[in-house]
Amino acid sequence: LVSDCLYIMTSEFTLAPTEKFFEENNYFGLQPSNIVMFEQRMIPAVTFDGKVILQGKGKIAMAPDGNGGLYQALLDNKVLQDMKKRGVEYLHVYCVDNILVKMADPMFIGFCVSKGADCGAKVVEKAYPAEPVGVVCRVRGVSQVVEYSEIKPEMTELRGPGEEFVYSAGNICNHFFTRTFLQDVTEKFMGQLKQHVAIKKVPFVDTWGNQVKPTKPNGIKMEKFVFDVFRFSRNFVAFEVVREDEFSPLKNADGATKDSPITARNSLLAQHCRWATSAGATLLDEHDNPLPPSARSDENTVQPAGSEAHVHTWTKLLGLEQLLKGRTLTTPFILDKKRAKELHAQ
Ligand SMILES: CC(=O)N[C@H]1[C@@H](OP(=O)(O)O)O[C@H](CO)[C@@H](O)[C@@H]1O
Repeated sequence: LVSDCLYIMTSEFTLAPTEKFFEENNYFGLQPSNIVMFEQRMIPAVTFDGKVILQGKGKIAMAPDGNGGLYQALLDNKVLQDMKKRGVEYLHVYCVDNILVKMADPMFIGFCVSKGADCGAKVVEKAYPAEPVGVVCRVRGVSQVVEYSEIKPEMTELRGPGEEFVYSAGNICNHFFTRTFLQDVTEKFMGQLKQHVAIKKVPFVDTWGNQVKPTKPNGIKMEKFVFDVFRFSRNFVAFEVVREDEFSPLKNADGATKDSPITARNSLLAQHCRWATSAGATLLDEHDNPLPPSARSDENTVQPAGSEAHVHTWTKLLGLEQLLKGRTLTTPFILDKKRAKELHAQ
């Protein structure tokens, strides 16, 4: 049973803008009553010697408690009760900064359910040793993620007999949980979730009351990590996916060479071109010339094994073949509901 229920955890800063964005976009076609937004907690930021930081006169600098604040927020907002009432048993939890995320991906959920897992993670092969992704691995037999900020650099460099990375399973912050596992976490394991240290620049007021924007890190934000519950799982599974189809993170502003709004848009566009081509369409540029292969693929990437089959499966799932097979389309081509109706009628 697939439910189109969307639970969105925001911070104090992002709740109102997120609500507004959904309202303005007509809830993207979902029932507003099926979208539940709730806030995570905020905790004080502290100096390196543990003192609270004043952000303004009489105002303590606060920061969200990390994506692992999810579990406390589920409790605070009675979200698990809501899920139970709606009959939601399986969850796909993901971080919002990956444009290629496949929400409630039936293949991932199906894989986890068929393995009887209570907890799972999608991974991609790490691209280079210092890539800022956590690695899914076992530490003394226990499945977990070791975060990029906490792994020793020499461990990231380790290679196996075929020159492959030993710690190669990059976490893309796409997790599967059963509702009962989350129930267990909130009832039994919350107290065991570690605090991690993030060293950050925290704006403050100095002793003379001047507002200071530090240029180098001056404080510590304590964060919990969403994947820290993996170690409580009784049956954890990892599901490797093709990076090009599933992971294009947005971490930097435009102008950066990677993981920016531009690279995210290009990744999505390239994916849609691959889907259309696989559905049997011929794509033309604005001068009616065939679209060059580079437009259909992220720069410098070799098509990894399994990619074609994956693209084909999604093309089928989305019903693109019926709409696009044998058609010649001039790009940019926007396939919305109205266009789909027209194509169906032709
Ligand atoms: C605590 C947490 O979830 N960290 C995640 C998360 O990192 P951030 O740099 O915090 O966005 O997203 C990465 C993938 O984009 C993943 O590799 C990493 O493990």
